[in-house]
Amino acid sequence: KHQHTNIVIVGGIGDLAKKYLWHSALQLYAKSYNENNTISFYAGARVIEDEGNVVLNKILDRILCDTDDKHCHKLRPKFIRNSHYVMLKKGYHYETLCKKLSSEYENGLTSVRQIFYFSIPSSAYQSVAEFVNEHCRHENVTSTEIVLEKPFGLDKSSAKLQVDTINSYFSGSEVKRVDHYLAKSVTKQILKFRFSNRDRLERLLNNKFVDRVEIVMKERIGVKGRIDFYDQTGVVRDVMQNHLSELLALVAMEMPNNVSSSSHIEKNKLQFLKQIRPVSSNAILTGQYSKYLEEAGEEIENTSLSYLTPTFAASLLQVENPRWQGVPFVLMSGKHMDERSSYVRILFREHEFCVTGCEGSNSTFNKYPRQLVFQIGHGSVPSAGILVSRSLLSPVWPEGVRELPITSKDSNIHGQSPGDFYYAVPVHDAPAYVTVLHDLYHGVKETFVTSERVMALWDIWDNVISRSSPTLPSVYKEYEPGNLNFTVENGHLEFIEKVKIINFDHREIASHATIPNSFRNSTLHCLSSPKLVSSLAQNMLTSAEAAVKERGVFHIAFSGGRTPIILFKELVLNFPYFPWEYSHIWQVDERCVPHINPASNFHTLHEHLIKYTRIPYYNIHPMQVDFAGKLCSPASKGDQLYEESINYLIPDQVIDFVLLGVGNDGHTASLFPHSASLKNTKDLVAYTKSKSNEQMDRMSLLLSVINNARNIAIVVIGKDKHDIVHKLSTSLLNNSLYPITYVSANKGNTSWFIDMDAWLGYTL
Ligand SMILES: O=C1O[C@H](COP(=O)(O)O)[C@@H](O)[C@H](O)[C@H]1O
Repeated sequence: KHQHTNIVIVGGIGDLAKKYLWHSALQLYAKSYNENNTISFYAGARVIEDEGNVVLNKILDRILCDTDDKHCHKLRPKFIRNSHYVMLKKGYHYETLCKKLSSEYENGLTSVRQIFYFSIPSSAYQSVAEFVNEHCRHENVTSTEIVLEKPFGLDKSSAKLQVDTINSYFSGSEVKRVDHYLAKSVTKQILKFRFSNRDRLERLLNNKFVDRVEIVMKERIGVKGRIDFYDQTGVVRDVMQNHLSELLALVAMEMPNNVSSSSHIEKNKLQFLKQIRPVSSNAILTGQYSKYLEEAGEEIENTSLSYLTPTFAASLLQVENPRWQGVPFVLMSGKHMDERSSYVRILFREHEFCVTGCEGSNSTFNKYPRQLVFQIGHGSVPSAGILVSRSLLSPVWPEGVRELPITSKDSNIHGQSPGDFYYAVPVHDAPAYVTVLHDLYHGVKETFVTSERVMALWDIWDNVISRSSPTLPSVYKEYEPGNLNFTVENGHLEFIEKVKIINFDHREIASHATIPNSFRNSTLHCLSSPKLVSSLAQNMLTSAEAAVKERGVFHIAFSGGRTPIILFKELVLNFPYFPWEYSHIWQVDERCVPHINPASNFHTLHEHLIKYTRIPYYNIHPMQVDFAGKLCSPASKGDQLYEESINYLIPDQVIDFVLLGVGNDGHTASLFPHSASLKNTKDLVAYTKSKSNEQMDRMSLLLSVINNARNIAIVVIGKDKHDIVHKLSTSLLNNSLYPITYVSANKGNTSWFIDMDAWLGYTL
């Protein structure tokens, strides 16, 4: 039966696509296209067709076949004819494309498979997943898959949100998460090598014989040009939580019964990852190359996060199982290092004692270290491969590799002379992304990361990437980071040299100096919390006086929670002439509890503000959530009554001042992530729920009235809010993961009041 596959690269004219994906697409076409298996490619992006076509044609012009690959040369023109640009911005663009794709083949004669490769920022995953799910699941499409690139979240909680969001549209088998290190040709040989040598090697791979394992990725390049992205990740999130930890699992997990079965591999990997102890803060060292801050200053407006971004990290991982207990696994990665090299190096203990014949050149004694190295990329060997100390064992090479003599210019490879090693390289050394596309098309599952694995990997690292207790990176000199040498003792890592840490005072001054005036396209006030609260109170007074002067009345809606309490105190103590007698107090939201309950927002408002002010009681508008003990019962229509009061007293529905907060999960008012109320444009007030699948437990103003306000002030205070501030700094408008992204005054002013702790993630 004929199978046709449509591969849609969303973000198909962006960086990753330009650098790797189109080249890999051509290789895939050359290897896998035939009359019964046809493929078309689409580059989707937000620019109009004319512009997109020009860029795509330039990209396609530049991608070439290997000189001696005749078959590829022959198919290249056809590949280009089958690659198209398409504008993908709104839901209807997906609808049009997918209608066309599904109607091209007659039902029954051809099975139509579609793959959407998300080569876009992860903040856009949700909306694109929603469009694909809604518009692209046509009857005669036999399978729909989506492909995601990292970051798979920035920490455990954001990863969980990403996984849950994607799972709400696609099943596990429809989602492929790329870790290109799993597609490297030597990585692919790790389990095969262990299997071919299982009789001799497996009995050595344990705490009796292994001294330590080093998993290293050193790079010459820095991150100039992409500091904006790198400030959000740093080296731990960028490569250690994923690439290096995956390599660790491959070398140290229990051998699967069947090394070709992806389900066996996955089972053992997961089991192993769960046995790794979470990295503790004394088991990690971080560094930053000396030009980083200068580069950051040139590229981005707000460098307050840049001070904390590690471009180097070394960490100690410990495995809690009888096989590996006590063996140090040292993971290390850095930018602007002395060399480009990535490898897994297993060093064995000196456990043999020589009595006679120890000195001859053929003697295997005294040839230390004994080691097994999987050289994943570069380094001083001619090409990536497997190195085995001759004194360790004479290896049985698996089918996919061939033995070679080492012809290295270096006289020292991993501390030994080249002649001390057996050396073999993969027969097919395809670039990682060529393998990614190949494995995607041919359904090779183990190249991709399951959602369970994403979460298990975060369990190891979540602890040490928190910005709320940051470790200050040490400064190192580019290309000669000698001052980063460290010791590993009793579970601790320590630099040998006492290295210079970024100067704290300097940081304080610089971070003040670099705070921008705007946040999410609105005014930003960023000060220490007492000053911030005082400036917010002043801002409220100014708008109250203007309202009273112009209209004789001031309507203000307060949100609940703990944050407003310090504002209430400020108003009571330092603003005695606030025009309360002309003010109406409304609630932004309320919990479904009686007003006498301390959890009630009205209770807080009353106890900390109302009882100290001379406000006429008929100007106070508590949300009615309690009708004779029935809390938020839909029959009582408390939401509609509140809406009627607003309409009666504010006919144009324009509240003068709406004070909002932001929860750690991005909620605002009582509008929680993914709430259906975010899309309710017809009502002003509604019952809502704080947890999906549970009962209505809140009442809330809706966006229709919030965004209609004359002034909206969003207050964020405390270092525990730093993570959400950080996420919001890059999140797009109307991202239902973070309801606050829906807030923006239609005609009025929106201002953010963020205190320094929340901005920086630590207290100065
Ligand atoms: O995933 C990443 O990997 C690259 C290095 O990849 P390699 O295949 O050249 O070893 C790294 O530069 C980048 O920061 C990171 O996101």
